Amino acid sequence: MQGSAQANDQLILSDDPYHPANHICTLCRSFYNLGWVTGTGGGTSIRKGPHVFIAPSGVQKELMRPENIFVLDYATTSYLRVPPVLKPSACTPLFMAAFDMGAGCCIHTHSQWAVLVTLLVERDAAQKGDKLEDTCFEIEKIEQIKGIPRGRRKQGMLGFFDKLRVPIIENTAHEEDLTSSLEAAMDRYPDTYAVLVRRHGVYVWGDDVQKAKTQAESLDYLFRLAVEMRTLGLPWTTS
Ligand SMILES: CSCCC(=O)C(=O)COP(=O)(O)O
Ligand SMILES: [Zn+2]
Repeated sequence: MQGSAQANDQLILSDDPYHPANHICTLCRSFYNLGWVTGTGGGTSIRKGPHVFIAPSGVQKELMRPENIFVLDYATTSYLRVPPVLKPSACTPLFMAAFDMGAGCCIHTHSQWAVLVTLLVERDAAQKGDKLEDTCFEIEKIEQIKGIPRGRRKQGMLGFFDKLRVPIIENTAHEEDLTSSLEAAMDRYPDTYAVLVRRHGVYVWGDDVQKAKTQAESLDYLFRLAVEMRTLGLPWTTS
């Protein structure tokens, strides 16, 4: 992908590898290698101070360059930098919902483990005759649960004996139409840092980039483990 000269380039040009415009590109390259953002799906957004940094829509996320990054003024939601030709990610309103919860970074993956977990929960609900609304992925007594914070309103991380719950919302034809159900899930589960999207993937956010990444990695580990536990006939919870 070629970069091009653009007004407000000072917002995205930096030698600092942790500048959000550089960091989004590095993260997306490593997420591509995890199978999280292949085929242009998924992405990452960072909020730093007054600015929100957003990737373009429909591009190969592992090939992005800092010049391709959009910059939004968080307070007014107006674009301060718009790379020519490109459109901002369709995930933008969902990332903004996470920033409204106080997040500093939001990661959206199309991980197959996340998708499979939503399918297993869907089948469990059908077998029990339960409605799909308000379904959650639940798991307990796995060490990696300690990689997830107790909640926005609470101190510290979940413990080994705590049950991790990740709400699941139904997919829509267009990514941006997920926003209201994502916000409703955030209201219903005020301590969650992630929402699964059935047959689609997961949104994970954190107070900063490092925390969002740790949480996304811990959750993906748990989703994969859960799928493999199911194939071995092992239960995710005991209660
Ligand atoms: C094959 S990807 C379909 C769109 C999607 O689910 C996604 O996460 C990517 O959206 P973007 O607009 O950032 O390309
Ligand atoms: Zn998506």
